[in-house]
Amino acid sequence: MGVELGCVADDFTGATDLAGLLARSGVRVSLRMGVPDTAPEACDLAGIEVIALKCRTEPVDEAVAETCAALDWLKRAGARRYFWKYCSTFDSTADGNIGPVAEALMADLGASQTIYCPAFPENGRSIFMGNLFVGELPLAESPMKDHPLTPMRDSNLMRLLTPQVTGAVGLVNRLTVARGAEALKARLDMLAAEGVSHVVVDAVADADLQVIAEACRDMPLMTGGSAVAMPLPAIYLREGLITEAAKRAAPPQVGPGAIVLSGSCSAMTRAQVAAFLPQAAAFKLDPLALAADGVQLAREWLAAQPADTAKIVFATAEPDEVARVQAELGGARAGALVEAALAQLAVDARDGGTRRFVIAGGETSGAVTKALGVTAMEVGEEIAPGVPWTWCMSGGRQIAMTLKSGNFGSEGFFAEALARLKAMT
Ligand SMILES: Nc1ncnc2c1ncn2[C@@H]1O[C@H](COP(=O)(O)OP(=O)(O)O)[C@@H](O)[C@H]1O
Ligand SMILES: O=C(O)[C@@H](O)C(=O)COP(=O)(O)O
Repeated sequence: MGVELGCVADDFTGATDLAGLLARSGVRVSLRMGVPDTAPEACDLAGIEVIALKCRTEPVDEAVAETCAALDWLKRAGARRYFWKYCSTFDSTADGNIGPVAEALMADLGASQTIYCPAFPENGRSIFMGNLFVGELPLAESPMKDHPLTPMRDSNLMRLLTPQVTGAVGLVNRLTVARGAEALKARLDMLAAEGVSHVVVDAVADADLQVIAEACRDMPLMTGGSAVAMPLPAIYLREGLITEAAKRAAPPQVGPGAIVLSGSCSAMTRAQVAAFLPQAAAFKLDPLALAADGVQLAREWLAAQPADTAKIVFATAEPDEVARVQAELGGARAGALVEAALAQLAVDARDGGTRRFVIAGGETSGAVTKALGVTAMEVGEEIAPGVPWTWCMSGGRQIAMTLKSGNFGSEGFFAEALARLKAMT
């Protein structure tokens, strides 16, 4: 029936989050890591295609080039409309890729207006009067203010977006959204007539996202977190645009060994690492030691662990520790050292027989998944909202992997993820 929705995600945890939420509808969702080498004509296409990129913290021109290449692939696949997925905490660097990428995609698609809606009520992200909240805290007062690569120091989405785009930025607030899809559409049309092409849309609950999806479903491009895309498949199903049901892939039979690799320093990941330490053999990576001596010590530690035990390697650290490291190495170098080390350890673990991987952190997940040479993932059961198990091939081996966004999951996530997988296989 063709590709109804083509999605591009700016990081890998974001892509599994989006694919997992879209797959809740029961339609077939295909998740590809990076722009595929294979032409779309030669691929088995699904009604919903998701391409994962690692471009959240790249320089703007590289992020734009990569997302446009992904768009080009999706256009050749015949996608009828598109979705640009970024973080529910609107993570962007000072230079900011969210707006420039949206503008480039709009130009390519001839779209005169798009919406921005990172709300994800199930995970506590809501938008009111254009301000993003994490739980009860404004974004800039939440732990996201201390993110190692994308510290968020403003909660107002219009103020964050305005310097990132050339077009005018506006808002449709919750009072309008609460009046339903027709009222929202009318307000978007009014803003379009005033020349406003970038519209932040408030949403505090799933019902708001339903209204937004109904009102904006015919836009050539929508942008946001995963949750605003979640109602779209049901709309397509209702209208007969997609009929193909997903054949949920059975979890692979994989060996018992498991590894958690954590490069996220979010408050939730810090709690999750602390909760898992008593249950696994553990190695803490120190970025300063990595800069001085490389990853060899960690590799030797890993090689000495029996393949069939649970282990964790983490660089996860408190904000003051991260700040100390960054003062010495710079944020980008510290991040790159940790990512490269965790990527190498993932490959070592796989080569040593480990087949179950739990990765914490978006950038971290991108680095690990790329190093493992994973090009596509089957989306399995969600462990927590936005965090599914996935099944994929790496170096000719079948592995199970879950990519956990820094902020997602509850404290017991790592043990819970492994227990769920064990119960499935
Ligand atoms: N101890 C540390 N010091 C400095 N940077 C770190 C440290 N530990 C991890 N990092 C880096 O912080 C970044 C965390 O980003 P990411 O993996 O996307 O996590 P999240 O999902 O929480 O955003 C990564 O680039 C990682 O390499
Ligand atoms: O929307 C979200 O919050 C996630 O899907 C996401 O993008 C995760 O990014 P990280 O927090 O960097 O893992």
